[in-house]
Amino acid sequence: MTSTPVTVTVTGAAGQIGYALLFRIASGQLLGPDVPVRLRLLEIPQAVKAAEGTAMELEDCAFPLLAGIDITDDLKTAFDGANVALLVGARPRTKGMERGDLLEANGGIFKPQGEAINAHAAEDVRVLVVGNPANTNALIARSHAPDVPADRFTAMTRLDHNRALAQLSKKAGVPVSAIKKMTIWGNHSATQYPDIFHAEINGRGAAEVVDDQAWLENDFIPTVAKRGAAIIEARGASSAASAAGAAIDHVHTWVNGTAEGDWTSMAVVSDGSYGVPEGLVSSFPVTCSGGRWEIVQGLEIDDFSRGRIDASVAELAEERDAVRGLGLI
Ligand SMILES: NC(=O)C1=CN([C@@H]2O[C@H](COP(=O)(O)OP(=O)(O)OC[C@H]3O[C@@H](n4cnc5c(N)ncnc54)[C@H](O)[C@@H]3O)[C@@H](O)[C@H]2O)C=CC1
Ligand SMILES: O=C([O-])CC(=O)C(=O)O
Repeated sequence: MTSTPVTVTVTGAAGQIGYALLFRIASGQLLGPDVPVRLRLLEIPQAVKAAEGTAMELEDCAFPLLAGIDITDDLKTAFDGANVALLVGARPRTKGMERGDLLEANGGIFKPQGEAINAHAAEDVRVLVVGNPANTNALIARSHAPDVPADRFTAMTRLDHNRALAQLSKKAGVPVSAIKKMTIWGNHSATQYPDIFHAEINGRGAAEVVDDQAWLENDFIPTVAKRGAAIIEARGASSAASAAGAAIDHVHTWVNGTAEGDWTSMAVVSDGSYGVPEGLVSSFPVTCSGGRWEIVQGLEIDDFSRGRIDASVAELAEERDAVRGLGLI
C-alpha cells in the first residue's frame, strides 16, 4: 500500500449519485485496492448536515483505505490539494426553466469551481464532470482554470458507453466482455451518437455480426440516447447507481489504462480530431495509458456516422455559444 492518501473531492456529495459513489471510492474501487483515499465532500450549506450523515455511515464501514473525510461548503477547503475532483453537484432543470436559465445557473456553480481548482488543487489534478449539462459544465470549469492543462478536464459519457455495451450484448447474445471498441461521440444528451461500426464482437465487426440496420437506427441508437429519460420515467428519479458506477469506471480507466486492443469513451477537450471544433468538450473514442488519455486516430467515418456526429457536435457548439453569450467562458 502506498502511504500518502490520494485526495478525492466529490461535489454534490449528499445527492443520490454521491450516496452510490462514496462507498465505492472508499472501498478502493476508484483508484485500486492499494491506494488510500482522503475524501473531501463539498455541499451547499443546507445539505451539509445530510453529507455529515453519509460521512457517519462511511466511518461505520471501517474501510481500511479511508484515511479521512472532510465535509465543507467552502470551495477552497474542498479543492485544496485535490488529486481527483468529481463534480457531481449541479443545478437540475426545474419546471418552466429554459435551457439558457439552466446554463446560467450551472455557470454559477462551475465557474467558481474551475477557479478554485485552478488556485488550490494538486498539480496532478484530474477532473470528471458528471453534473448536467456535463460537457458544457466541463467547458465552463476548464475555461476558468487556465493553469491546469486542458487534458485534465473531462466529462462523463461512460454511462452511455456502458449502456451501449449492454444493449449490444443483449442483441448479439454475447457477454459484455466479448465486445470491444464501442464509441460514444458528441454530447451527453439525446443527440449523442453510439457507434458500433468500429466495435468488435469476439474480434469480428459488430455491425456485420448484428447485420440489422433497422435495429441500429430504430432501436439501439434511440434506446441508448434516451436511456436517461427512460430511467427517470420508470424510477421517478434519475439514474444514480449506474451513474456512480460509470464515474468509477471513467476514473479507474483514466488512471489505470485501457486494456490492450480496446478503448473507451470520454468527453474530452477536442484538438480538432474528426472535425470536432477545437476546445469543445466532446465524447471520443480514447485509449488511456500512464494516467493520460489519447483520442483514437484514423477511424473511417461513413456518411451515416458523419451526420450523427455532426448533429451532436452542433448542439455542443450551440451550448458553447450560449454560455459565451452569458459571459460564462
Ligand atoms: N453524465 C451523466 O452520465 C449523468 C449525469 N447526471 C447528473 O448528475 C447530477 C447529480 O445527480 P444526482 O446526484 O442524482 O442529483 P441530486 O439532486 O440527488 O444531488 C445533487 C447534489 O448536489 C448538491 N449541489 C447543488 N449545487 C451544489 C454546489 N454548488 N456545490 C456542491 N454541491 C451542490 C445538491 O445539494 C445535491 O445534494 C445531475 O446534474 C444529473 O443530471 C446524472 C446521471 C448521469
Ligand atoms: O438526465 C439526467 O439527469 C440523467 C442522465 O443524465 C442520464 O441518466 O444519462
